[in-house]
Amino acid sequence: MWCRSLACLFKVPCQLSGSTRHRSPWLPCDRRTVLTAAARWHHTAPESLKCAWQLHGDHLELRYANTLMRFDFVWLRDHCRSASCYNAKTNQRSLDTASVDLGIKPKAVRVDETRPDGHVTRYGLEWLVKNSYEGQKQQVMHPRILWNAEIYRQAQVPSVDCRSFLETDEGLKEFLQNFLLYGIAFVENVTPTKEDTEILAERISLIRETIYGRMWYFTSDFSRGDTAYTKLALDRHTDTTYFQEPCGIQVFHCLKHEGTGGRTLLVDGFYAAEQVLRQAPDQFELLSKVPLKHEYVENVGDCHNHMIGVGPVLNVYPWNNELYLIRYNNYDRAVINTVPYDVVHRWYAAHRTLTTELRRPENELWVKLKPGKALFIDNWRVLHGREAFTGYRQLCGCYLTRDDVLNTARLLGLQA
Ligand SMILES: C[N+](C)(C)CCCC[C@H](N)C(=O)O
Ligand SMILES: O=C(O)CCC(=O)C(=O)O
Ligand SMILES: [Fe+2]
Repeated sequence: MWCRSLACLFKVPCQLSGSTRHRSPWLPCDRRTVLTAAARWHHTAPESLKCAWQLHGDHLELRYANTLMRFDFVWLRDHCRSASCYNAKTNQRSLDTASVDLGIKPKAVRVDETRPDGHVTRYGLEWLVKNSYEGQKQQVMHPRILWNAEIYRQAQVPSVDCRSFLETDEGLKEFLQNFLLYGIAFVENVTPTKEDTEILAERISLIRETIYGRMWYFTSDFSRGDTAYTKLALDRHTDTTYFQEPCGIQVFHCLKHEGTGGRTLLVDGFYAAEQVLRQAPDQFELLSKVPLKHEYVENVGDCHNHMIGVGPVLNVYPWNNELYLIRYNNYDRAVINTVPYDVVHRWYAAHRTLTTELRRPENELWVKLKPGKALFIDNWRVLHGREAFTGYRQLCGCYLTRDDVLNTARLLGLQA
């Protein structure tokens, strides 16, 4: 197999973080074309491999694998993967980027065809496509299946058995794959105790300790100054919107319920947001741009807390507009004082459009949590709510750090 790479020769010798100076070496190759800076397309032979490049005054244009990419010269220098610039053992940059002349230009550019021999290549063409802005724009960071109740039911996503989840990589991987795709996943046959729920949580992540404790356990005793600690219904929302970084995952395990009602409501926030994007892209944009505060003010018993988190309702990656976080909690939304009046009015209209989508009955998934069945919710995507209830109801759970859930998933080979 032939592996092609792009080599740039920079005039300026590269300055290492130490004091050694070196000139970027050319890669060994037999068929090569060295070109000095000229703004015309250069094609590699044979034509079928479809690689062409053009050196402009301030960037390099490269066409490869049906992608037209533009590279800044400092970027190219900064991403040099030679042994002196990049430590392949630690996957860390050794080059001191601040030592690169911002006016740097390659003296020459060429495409090499070399056999992969374990030698570090300069910029593999595949690497460039994957890591270029243009290449990233075409990809999603997090593959997902957006759902309404019908789509979710049709998919017949299985719950994973507790033993398989705890004791096998396959069980864990299946669970995480479901979780990443749908933003919710269930584990069944769990012993209904707080301790057993904790063991589940620790299998996939680190428990995120918050003002509610590490593992929490609650009934409708109003031991805390929040509606969650009552028997009242709770409309769909995400939790901890008043943290600068809302908790990534919420785990719920109902340990007991002697009474009626109390079903859990789940709504895919990204599905609803997607409908807003289709109907009214300007409203989607407003929801992703206008910063808002959410606030938690508590003064009940010995609990005194005042939390404030700032951020838009919809959070998207700017390069591909992909949603990664929805912050939606009308109970905890603070006074709006971050937006002028005319924008506020348009924001309310956009918020209404999103709320209408979130409230469509066909988007609502209702489940009754039972002892033994633990539910994991992606709190950055799926909203939860609860029906009012009667009787004694005990719910335990915790929050998890998102980075660590994704870490576990990636280590199992999943794209997360
Ligand atoms: C889950 N647990 C009962 C511990 C906390 C509930 C937090 C409630 C808060 N209004 C929020 O939505 O963030
Ligand atoms: O009681 C419930 O089912 C959930 C309440 C709630 O929204 C929460 O604890 O975050
Ligand atoms: Fe909640």
